[in-house]
Amino acid sequence: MNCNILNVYFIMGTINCRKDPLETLEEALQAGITCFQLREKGEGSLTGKAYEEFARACQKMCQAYQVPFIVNDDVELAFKLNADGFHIGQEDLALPIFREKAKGKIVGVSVHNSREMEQAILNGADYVGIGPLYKTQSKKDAKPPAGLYFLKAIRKQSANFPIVGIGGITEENANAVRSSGADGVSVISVICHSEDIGQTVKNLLSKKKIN
Ligand SMILES: C=C1C=NC(C(F)(F)F)=NC1=N
Ligand SMILES: [Mg+2]
Repeated sequence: MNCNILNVYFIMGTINCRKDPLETLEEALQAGITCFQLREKGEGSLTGKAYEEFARACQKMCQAYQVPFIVNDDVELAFKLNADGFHIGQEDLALPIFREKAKGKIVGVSVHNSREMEQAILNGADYVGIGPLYKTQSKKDAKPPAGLYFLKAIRKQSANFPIVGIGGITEENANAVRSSGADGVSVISVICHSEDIGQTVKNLLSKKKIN
């Protein structure tokens, strides 16, 4: 997996959006997000057929922009839609079962400590999400902010493994996240609540020329 896809990794569910979610996604794709994760979770989220239809609509849009379409938690749906990949947390189904079946899919895992990091790499994850780095408004059961310390420690432990930071990341702190060792930043609110999504994504994209 090319770690450049982690540069600006937009994560969204219908409840995160203030306007039409597909309009938000389209603007973000036009502005150049490098990866998208559908995270349909929390009070008032879509379920059943409506959820699947919405997922298909997001997937179609990502395909038009050749941006990877990742499904959070719902591995079954990821396979049903033949999504580009899925993202699971420690509490989700054990990855080893899927490693075989997940051939060719991008598999992401949330990690919060070095033991979970080692386990994720052993189980064959393609990237890990580290956070919450700062106070997040998007995840109700988030752990306390880990700050950049943990990100730096994990980067020391795994020099070249694809890592994306998550949790309260904004245009102001995105570069600090990168210089602490992340290959990219994943964001929900800063894009979903932006008055000018195009400008926000541009401000989030890595300034470094990607060689
Ligand atoms: C809880 C999460 C943690 N990290 C990530 C990602 F940024 F994709 F790695 N996604 C999640 N849904
Ligand atoms: Mg999860």
